[in-house]
Amino acid sequence: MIKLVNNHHIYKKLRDITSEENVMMDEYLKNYMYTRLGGKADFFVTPANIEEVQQVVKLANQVGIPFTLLGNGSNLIIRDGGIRGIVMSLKRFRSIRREGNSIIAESGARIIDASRKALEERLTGLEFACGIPGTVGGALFMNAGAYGGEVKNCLRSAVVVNREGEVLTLSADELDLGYRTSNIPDKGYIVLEATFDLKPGNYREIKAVVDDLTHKRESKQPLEYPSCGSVFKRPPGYFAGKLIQDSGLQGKGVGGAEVSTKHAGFIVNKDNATATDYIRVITMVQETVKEKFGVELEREVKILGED
Ligand SMILES: Cc1cc2nc3c(=O)[nH]c(=O)nc-3n(C[C@H](O)[C@H](O)[C@H](O)COP(=O)(O)OP(=O)(O)OC[C@H]3O[C@@H](n4cnc5c(N)ncnc54)[C@H](O)[C@@H]3O)c2cc1C
Ligand SMILES: NC(=O)C1=CN([C@@H]2O[C@H](COP(=O)(O)OP(=O)(O)OC[C@H]3O[C@@H](n4cnc5c(N)ncnc54)[C@H](OP(=O)(O)O)[C@@H]3O)[C@@H](O)[C@H]2O)C=CC1
Ligand SMILES: C=C(O[C@H]1[C@H](O)[C@@H](CO)O[C@H](OP(=O)(O)OP(=O)(O)OC[C@H]2O[C@@H](n3ccc(=O)[nH]c3=O)[C@H](O)[C@@H]2O)[C@@H]1NC(C)=O)C(=O)O
Repeated sequence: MIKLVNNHHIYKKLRDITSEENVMMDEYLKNYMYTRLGGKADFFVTPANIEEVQQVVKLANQVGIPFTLLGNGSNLIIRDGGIRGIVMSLKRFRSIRREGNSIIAESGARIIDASRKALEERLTGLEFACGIPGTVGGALFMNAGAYGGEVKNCLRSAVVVNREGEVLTLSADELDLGYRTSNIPDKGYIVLEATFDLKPGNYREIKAVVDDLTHKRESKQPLEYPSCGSVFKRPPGYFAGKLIQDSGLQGKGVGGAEVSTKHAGFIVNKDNATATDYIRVITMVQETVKEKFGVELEREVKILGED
């Protein structure tokens, strides 16, 4: 698709919707991605309120240009050619509050911060999320989970904007959450807010769980480098990391990207990798594991954009 960067008509329309500092043209996305990978967006928009989100969706529909949503880029690889059309970040939607025994978090807030708020409020149920470096929106999209917990177990409802730009409140069941899946991509929902149903707990007990999970994660995962976490899902009956380690791939890489020597299920951006390097490593791992063990590794991470 041709670049829309010089389309001042769209730029002006976006600036009519939100203020000037919330609209950028030809903006490098790697700066917004936990992976530190990815090319430029034609338009990068950070709306300030729900009405602006609705208007951006309606504009993309009217002018017929693609629309893409970013969270914290911790499960997403954007190719080096970047993304055509409008890319939206909800990083201005960050509030987290308590209501009764629920934590209500806007979608651009970090799920780590929602977990921390639950601890401060002595509410139990979000401990599993204490080390997942994504936003609340990304966590719902992926049904993020760790150490036996997952979003599905504590989500009550979500406020979303649909493809037509309407605001809806959906129950957790309506999002059809499974192992690292939801129907959010199929339906094209933009998550604005999530309500997590928790239970009153004891501060020291909640803190002890958080400390234990943090220790486990720090000892196993290469948190010192940018990455997108587990690149592959657990294949039924196997662990991706073990298969990759047993294939002798740790430390192998392309350009600045390599299979982590600490956890083979992670590919780290060790030294200014390009998305092309990173994707080549993914393919090399899939081909090698298939050849050695006959197992197809299914990607957990999403890949978007153009070469
Ligand atoms: C060090 C590390 C550890 C990790 N550990 C875990 C773990 O233990 N468990 C786990 O499940 N994951 C883990 N991950 C992966 C990742 O953090 C999660 O998948 C997280 O939920 C992704 O959130 P994000 O905001 O970064 O989403 P992004 O990567 O930015 O986006 C992922 C998808 O969600 C969509 N999306 C983002 N926001 C919204 C929204 N508001 N509405 C609709 N769609 C949206 C995007 O369009 C994209 O398709 C880890 C990653 C890293 C780097
Ligand atoms: N990604 C990486 O390369 C790696 C990061 N780390 C460490 O992991 C931690 C997380 O890193 P990373 O996620 O990349 O970066 P940060 O979480 O520090 O910030 C990412 C973006 O999120 C926005 N932000 C800041 N505070 C909040 C908030 N409360 N809620 C929602 N959004 C917020 C900021 O936007 P704005 O600037 O507009 O406020 C910033 O651009 C950091 O301590 C980092 O040092 C470790 C290894 C690699
Ligand atoms: C990081 C993510 O989530 C993580 C989540 O943090 C952890 C903890 O619950 O469990 C999953 O990792 P995982 O399957 O690699 O779990 P781990 O406990 O680290 O490893 C599983 C098994 O593989 C072995 N293992 C792991 C890495 C390695 O290099 N070699 C190896 O042999 C471990 O010893 C263990 O016996 C999630 N990944 C998936 C795809 O389900 C993510 O989704 O991005």
